[in-house]
Amino acid sequence: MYRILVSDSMSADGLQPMLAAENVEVVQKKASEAADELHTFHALLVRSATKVTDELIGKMPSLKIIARAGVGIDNIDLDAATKHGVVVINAPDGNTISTAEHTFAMMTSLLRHIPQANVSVKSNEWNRTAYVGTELYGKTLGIVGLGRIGTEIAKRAQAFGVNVLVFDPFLTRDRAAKISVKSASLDELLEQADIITVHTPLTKETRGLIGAKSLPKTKKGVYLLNCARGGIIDEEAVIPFLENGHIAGLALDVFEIEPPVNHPLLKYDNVIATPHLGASTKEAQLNVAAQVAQDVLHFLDGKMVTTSVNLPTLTKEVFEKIQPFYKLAKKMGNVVSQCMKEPVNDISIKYEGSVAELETSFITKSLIAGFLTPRVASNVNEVNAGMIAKERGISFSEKITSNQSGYANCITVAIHGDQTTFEIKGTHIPHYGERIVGINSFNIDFYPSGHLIYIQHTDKPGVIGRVGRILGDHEVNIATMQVGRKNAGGEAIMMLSFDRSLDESLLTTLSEIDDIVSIRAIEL
Ligand SMILES: NC(=O)C1=CN([C@@H]2O[C@H](COP(=O)(O)OP(=O)(O)OC[C@H]3O[C@@H](n4cnc5c(N)ncnc54)[C@H](O)[C@@H]3O)[C@@H](O)[C@H]2O)C=CC1
Ligand SMILES: O=C(O)C(=O)COP(=O)(O)O
Repeated sequence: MYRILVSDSMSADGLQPMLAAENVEVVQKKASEAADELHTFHALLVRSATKVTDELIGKMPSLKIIARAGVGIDNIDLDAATKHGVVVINAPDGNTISTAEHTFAMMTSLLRHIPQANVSVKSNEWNRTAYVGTELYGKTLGIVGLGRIGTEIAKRAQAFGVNVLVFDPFLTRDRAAKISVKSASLDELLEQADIITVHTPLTKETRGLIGAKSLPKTKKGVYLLNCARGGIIDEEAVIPFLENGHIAGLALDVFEIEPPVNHPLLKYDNVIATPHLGASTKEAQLNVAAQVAQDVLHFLDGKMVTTSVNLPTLTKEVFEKIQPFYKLAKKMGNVVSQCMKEPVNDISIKYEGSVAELETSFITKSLIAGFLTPRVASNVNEVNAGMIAKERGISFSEKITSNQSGYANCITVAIHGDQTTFEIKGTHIPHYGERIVGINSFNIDFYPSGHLIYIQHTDKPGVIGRVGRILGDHEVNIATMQVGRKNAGGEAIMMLSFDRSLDESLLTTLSEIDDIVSIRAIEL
């Protein structure tokens, strides 16, 4: 008999298969109210309200699976779950339409002052002049993040006669063309959009993306919406722009801290808010509950789950053999993703030597997971990497070749983007570790770990010295430095590692050195 704790409110119809299943007992109550029986549960189902902390997981020694009936797993300590050997699954697309529709409802409400007018009429007022609105038709909507939800919003906006401009650094030209949207830089979007809506995950790149630096670039009278995650629009930075009338209206479904108690933004008439309702429809809740209920039952029955965010699907023995290579491959993917800031269409992987005899499909998925991790909202791992790459129009292939590299094992990856192709070569040397031994036909040899910078430059006297001097002047200690070149005086590269990450301003200073072509920070 398996015991399942459903800790947040979920659709009873969606949970029906689970409620009806034999060998399963479902308890519906808050985890905080089930203290004395936590140790008895094998599965935990949550939405965003229950905080699944290391401490909670620690109190649930029988737990095998945590299911998030929704997309964002910010409320689940994924590392803790993985550490405890607990599989985490989610329902990534069941609430897409609902969230897109809610965003649209917020957009029309914002432009037509519907929430304010509703309150006014209910207060026995009939003030038609105070609530003159703005049409959507003919306006430019800037969508930041064209994933599942962003795409659905673009489609709806087009039906309203709205021009759609998209900023998503990971959007390929093919995909943009398929959805008939215009791809733009962030600055172009800020300058041209009448309305800006954000649909990215909350990451270190997206936190405060719409904030003190970007707001002055927006049009006077801009409307802003955040139905993704609190913090993508900087809650403090918008205040002066609301005060001086630069922002005509702001709609928030999410907050940095939820619920937002006595939040300063709530006092503005032109700020409208909902209590994280994006996914709160009967349909979305049915979808997500049914999806996780089915998956949990499958999993408890010993079958594969389709949407795991942390589950490797190999036997322990096979997993141990491929472990060094999957770790290397994940880092290789991650290095390229950070070096190559452009949309990517295809990833081709070549295996040589001893690695070619292993389960390369898993290593390939690791590499793709490493590549996608800096670019997508959901957690990507070996289980879901292929599916997510496909969704994003990225094809991938692997090839086993005879040993041409001279290394006992070698993984070579060519990543084809809209503008360039990036090639990287890695090997694993027993008792020595993972090494990157080639980048774009340059021979190099470095350990892919920690805080790195990758510099492309011209092989001229003094370039390396100037880099060293600037770093020294800023009291930055170079831990390791590798250089590679093809011909004397030609193209060259440097890979430097540090004990801490470098700030943006220092990277800009370095990039201004003559003969430096490009510079990329890599965090592993
Ligand atoms: N309000 C609510 O109730 C709900 C909120 N959400 C949230 O909505 C957001 C979007 O969800 P999905 O569309 O399902 O995710 P998704 O993973 O399908 O799309 C995210 C998109 O953001 C893009 N992106 C990543 N970093 C970026 C950056 N620095 N700049 C611009 N674009 C970037 C990615 O390329 C991707 O296309 C997530 O934060 C999710 O948690 C999701 C469902 C309900
Ligand atoms: O799915 C998501 O990411 C959401 O934000 C929805 O959250 P909820 O399930 O409504 O608590």
